[in-house]
Amino acid sequence: MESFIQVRRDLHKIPEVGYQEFKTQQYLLNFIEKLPQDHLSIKKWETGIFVLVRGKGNSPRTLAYRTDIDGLPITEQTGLPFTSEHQGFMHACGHDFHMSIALGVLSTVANEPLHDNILFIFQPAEEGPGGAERMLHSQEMKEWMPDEIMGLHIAPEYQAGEIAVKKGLLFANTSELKITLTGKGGHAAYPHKTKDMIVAGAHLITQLQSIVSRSIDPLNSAVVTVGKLEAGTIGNIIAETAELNGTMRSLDPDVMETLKTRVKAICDGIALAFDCEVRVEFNQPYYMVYNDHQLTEDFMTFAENHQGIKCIECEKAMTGEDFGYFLKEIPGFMFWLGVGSEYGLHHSKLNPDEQAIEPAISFITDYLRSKNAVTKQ
Ligand SMILES: CC(=O)N[C@@H](CCC[C@H](N)C(=O)O)C(=O)O
Repeated sequence: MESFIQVRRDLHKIPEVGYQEFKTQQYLLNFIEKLPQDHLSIKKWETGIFVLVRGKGNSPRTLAYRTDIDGLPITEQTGLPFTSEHQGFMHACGHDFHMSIALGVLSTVANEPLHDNILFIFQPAEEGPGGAERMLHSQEMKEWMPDEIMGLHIAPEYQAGEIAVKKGLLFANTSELKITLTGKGGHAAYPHKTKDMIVAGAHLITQLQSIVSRSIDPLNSAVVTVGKLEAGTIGNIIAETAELNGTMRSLDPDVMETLKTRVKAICDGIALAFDCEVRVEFNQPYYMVYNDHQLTEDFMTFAENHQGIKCIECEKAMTGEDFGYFLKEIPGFMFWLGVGSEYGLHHSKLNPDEQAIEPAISFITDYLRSKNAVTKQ
């Protein structure tokens, strides 16, 4: 089992962003091809992979287990001996954990007599631009369409050995936000001959912060975050353009519409006030993660009775996950896996506890066994 910690460390060294996961895909394929192949079918999909472990039961069902495989554009600052070898990129959302756990479960079930089929989905581009919706509608998935699906996400706020889950809404609806401002550049000493997009951008960001506090019912929830701002080249040149990138979150699709309407209205106001062009784009919406009530309840009952696992009923979160697209069409659930880290998701010092890996592999394998996926002998 120690080896899956090594797998995690190997993958941790090679984080790649969405649809660039070439080394990751090759690593996964090398691992999967060493497993007993007699009941495995493997299909590459873009930089992802589908692996079907075929059951031998009469009219088998297909259960799916999904992991995401991409990293983030963050410079790692953990100082770990197996730190990222890809400068400027890091597995700062735990997808290295997700993959090693998926490989651990796959290697166990590939060696056991199965009743049902188990489809392993190694999905690219969860952090963006989104792989789940495209995979769901792929020819490969249509041929192996599962009856149920499950997935996990690491949770730094819970400890190794803990899982957290809830029925119904778990994660938010999301939409990426890109705003491009175009004015007129020039000499810093002649501002009256220019249209300064740094000043316009600064006003815009401040005004965007009023949307949640003043346009959304306090009894609802929403997020508007600008995570990236690019403008200017040097201190004595007035910036002709500015680009803002962000994300918006809501628990209710109607609230998302209000967010979009208000963003557009504020951008129109900025265009007028600063005599510039403002282009707004809402990209890559992710559908909310909504857990099937019955399957989640059964899973929680299973977890509560599983030695070594503490099951916590959690609150919903403003996290986004394109796993929501799978759940829109296939009954299933996502749960949090505790990995106790002082630093949270998307932080350059995230350091999840590797002691979570082994119990997670055993627990998920046992859950699949409990679903009669594995023939009792
Ligand atoms: C689990 C997690 O952190 N997911 C990401 C994925 C959202 C990507 C999306 N395209 C966006 O940024 O809006 C998250 O940020 O919640």
